Amino acid sequence: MPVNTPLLDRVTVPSDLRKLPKSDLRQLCDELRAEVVDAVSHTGGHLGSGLGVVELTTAIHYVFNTPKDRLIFDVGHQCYPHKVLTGRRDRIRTLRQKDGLSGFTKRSESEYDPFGAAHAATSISAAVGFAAARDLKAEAGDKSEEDRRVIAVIGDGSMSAGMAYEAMNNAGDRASQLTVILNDNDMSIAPPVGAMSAYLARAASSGSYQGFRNLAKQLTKNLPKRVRDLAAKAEEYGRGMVTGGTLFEELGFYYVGPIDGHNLDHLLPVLENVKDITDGPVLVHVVTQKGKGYQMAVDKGDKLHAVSKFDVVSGEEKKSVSNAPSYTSVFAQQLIEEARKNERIVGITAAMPSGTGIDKFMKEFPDRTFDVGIAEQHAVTFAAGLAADGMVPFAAIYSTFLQRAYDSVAHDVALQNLPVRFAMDRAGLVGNDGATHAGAFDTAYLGCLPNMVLMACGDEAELQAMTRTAAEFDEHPIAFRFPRGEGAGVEMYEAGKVPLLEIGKGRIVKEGTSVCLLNFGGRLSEVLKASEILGARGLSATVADARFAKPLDEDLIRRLAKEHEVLITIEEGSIGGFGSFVLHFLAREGLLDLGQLKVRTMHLPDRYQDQASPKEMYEEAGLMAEDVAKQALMAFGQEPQAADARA
Ligand SMILES: Cc1ncc(C[n+]2csc(CCOP(=O)(O)OP(=O)(O)O)c2C)c(N)n1
Ligand SMILES: CC(=O)[C@@H](O)[C@H](O)COP(=O)(O)O
Ligand SMILES: [Mg+2]
Repeated sequence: MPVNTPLLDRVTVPSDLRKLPKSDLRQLCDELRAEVVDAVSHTGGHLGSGLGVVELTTAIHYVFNTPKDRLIFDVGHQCYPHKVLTGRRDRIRTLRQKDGLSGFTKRSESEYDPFGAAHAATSISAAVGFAAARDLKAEAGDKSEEDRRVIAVIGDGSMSAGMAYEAMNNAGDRASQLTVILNDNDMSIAPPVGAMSAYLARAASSGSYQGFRNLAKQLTKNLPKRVRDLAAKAEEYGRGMVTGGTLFEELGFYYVGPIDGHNLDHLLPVLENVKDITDGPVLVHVVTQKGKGYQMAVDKGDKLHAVSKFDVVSGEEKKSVSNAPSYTSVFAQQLIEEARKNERIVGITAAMPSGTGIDKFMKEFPDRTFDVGIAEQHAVTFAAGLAADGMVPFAAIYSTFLQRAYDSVAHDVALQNLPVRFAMDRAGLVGNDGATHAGAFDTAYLGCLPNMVLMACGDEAELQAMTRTAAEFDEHPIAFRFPRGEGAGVEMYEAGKVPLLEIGKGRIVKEGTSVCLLNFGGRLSEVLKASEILGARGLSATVADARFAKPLDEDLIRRLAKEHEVLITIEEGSIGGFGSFVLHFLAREGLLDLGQLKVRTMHLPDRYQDQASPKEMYEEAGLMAEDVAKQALMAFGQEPQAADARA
């Protein structure tokens, strides 16, 4: 049902917005909120966070001169209202779809997106960079930008990430304009955790927030005159502001807040006043409600952080149904089985309890579960400490987010050979979250580390076995990767009958003679289909599942190389991964010298792939059954035929 938005229809870009009288902005926000709900009901995506910043986004674009003023969102999942107001309303129903709008801010998409996002806690660092660029250019005589303002919008959950403090520590030391808006909705994906969350909750709920009297007194001593004048005016708003932000003030910020992030009568004067503070950074603490204005979101535990397409009236999501269990649920269940046998097993998540399945583990083992917030570096070195003292830590971190902790993995875990277990969900292409969330690089970035053991499961039964193997393996750090979404629909092992894998040993899934398809990870079902296509063309294909990228099963690969004319490696990972390791081995063994073996490596393309469905992305990557079959046929000098494409 089309949304009736007479005011919003008059706004294409923020300069249109700024022509409206302030008295129209309340209605504008109501229309904007309705548009976001309707759009996401068609596309799916991140709903709750965007609904929580409708007023804030509108006020920022109304007060600041975007795009000249640089507005940088943290994570960027809350940017849908921003995209509607910045010339992208006509495409908002292509959000997260193939060839559509990204679900996050993206430089190449709009001049109103000066910095891309998706991984948390980058906004303040980037904002400090923009502010320093402005200042340096002005000092060098280019005054054209010296009145440009820089604004970062960061959530309370993202404020649990260490990088935010690195940035504030630096910002607080600079006499330069920078406005950091802390969007405090008292939610991460799950309820927020940690001391920082408690601190913000105290500031937002302290008595003086409800009262008001002490604003003038509290602000007088801390803020420039301009904001003090605000204090005098704020009386009429009847809503408290308190300088509860001692932490931020100690870091060199002026602190204003907390203020009601849905009340334009508060937001507008505060932003109008702080925007001209140029002798140091300002942190404006706004309190909002995640999911605001859509009751189904407000009522839901996760505030509809991420939704599938849904019916606006009923709120019912239209989720695809699958008979196979999700890889996440298989991992979680097996970890629980292992933890029942071994009380030293602990589960660790970095603010992703539901996404990693650790929430299920937490239900049975609350005392052995740690949600450390959006703090992957800490999560990994924390796990290293646990392992160093005899515990069995499972750090369940998405492949893409583990990138944030790479030095912790290399320096604290691998170099010290500590038996941390890394359960890397979302390995490979993830679909609608696009390039920022692709779990493309972990095989490369882990496989190069001495001491590291690295596995990838070909199906959900293999994931059961890898989880058990990781639980019982203490000699080295061990990582196993598995795809986002449902398994291949294979038969699972019964509880208690899950096999232990022999470290460094792969398996033959299907015997053949001419060509060997050597799989590592989640492409196995496609590789098996490819072997059928080749069979129909008279080519007998062996399908081998490597299971381990490190250590490689050298005996198996040596045999495969000697018994086949063509060897093709297939992986859901970047260049520099499994295929590279196999090539290194073959070269070192002299198995390429004879000139009898043709080798092809199939991996993700060496570029970033924009969002689409997982299938569309793998088709674009050339990692479907037809692609594998084509590689084999061409290696034999045969041309693929239309008949080779599966129905
Ligand atoms: C480095 C990193 N780890 C984990 C995530 C997954 N993630 C996306 S949004 C989010 C919660 C963010 O909370 P907050 O900043 O408060 O934003 P809100 O959703 O409340 O608006 C998390 C953990 C991420 N994007 N980046
Ligand atoms: C915005 C963000 O980073 C997370 O919400 C992420 O999109 C979750 O990914 P999954 O949907 O794969 O759990
Ligand atoms: Mg939040």
